[in-house]
Amino acid sequence: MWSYPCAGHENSHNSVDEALLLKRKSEEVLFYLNGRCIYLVGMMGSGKSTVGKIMSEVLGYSFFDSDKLVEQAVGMPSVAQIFKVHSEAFFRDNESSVLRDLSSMRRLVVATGGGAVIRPINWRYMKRGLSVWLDVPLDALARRIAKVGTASRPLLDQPSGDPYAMAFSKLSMLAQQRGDAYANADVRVSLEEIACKQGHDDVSKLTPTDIAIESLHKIESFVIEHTADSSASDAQAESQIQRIQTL
Ligand SMILES: Nc1ncnc2c1ncn2[C@@H]1O[C@H](COP(=O)(O)OP(=O)(O)OP(=O)(O)O)[C@@H](O)[C@H]1O
Ligand SMILES: O=C(O)C1=C[C@@H](O)[C@@H](O)[C@H](O)C1
Ligand SMILES: [Mg+2]
Repeated sequence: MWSYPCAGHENSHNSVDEALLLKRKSEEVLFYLNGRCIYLVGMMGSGKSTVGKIMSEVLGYSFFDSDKLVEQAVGMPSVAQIFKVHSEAFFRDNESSVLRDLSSMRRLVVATGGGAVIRPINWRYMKRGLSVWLDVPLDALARRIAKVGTASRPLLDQPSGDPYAMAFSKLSMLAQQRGDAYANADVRVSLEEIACKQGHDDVSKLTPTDIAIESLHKIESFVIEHTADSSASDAQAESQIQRIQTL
């Protein structure tokens, strides 16, 4: 069982109605967001779709799942089929087109595909809004994925073997290949940190609402810090994009 050395025990949400806390936080964040889109990035199973839907509802934003938009654009029922009939490269090209189209819109929460972070051009699109990395320990990801199966996730799909062990080993390989790509996000939401703050020894105790609240909190801090001088923050974003493009 995963555990994290942790000193703080806030249990901050225990006595407060989570839904109320979420609502309050979203009202504060809306003021600072000014219609900017939110892009959730993270490994497969990190909760982008689950947490993204909660955030969009509470912010009054529209929710889009970029994998679903690629399926619609290509006219196929699943990402798995697109990989099989075409190729991963074909899927990635369509994923970039979808992100480009979304980037001209406002008031969206977008759950991106787990691999969207690997193409620098996608960061140019996502940097038009705010990006949030849901950083979830690999063993928790593998547990979640083993529970629902890997059929819909072609990079993890295995015909045989223990589902947890297979998912864990494939996710570890992908995480290694992707290196720091997720860390290009404006904000990192670490489940280990939230668990630690709440006095839990396991990230599986965290609800999607806990994670949505922390995401909004981190977005608010980021926006407050970066809107003090908006011309400086535009320049900062541009230099970050240039750096990503040279990697
Ligand atoms: N906080 C959580 N605790 C436990 N299970 C969760 C949590 N968040 C999401 N899940 C479950 O984990 C699985 C993956 O979540 P979700 O589909 O939201 O991830 P994702 O990041 O969108 O994955 P993908 O990149 O493959 O689309 C789902 O079965 C979901 O119900
Ligand atoms: O991590 C990845 O590379 C992927 C994640 C999924 O969301 C899909 O976009 C696809 O299965 C590839
Ligand atoms: Mg998803």
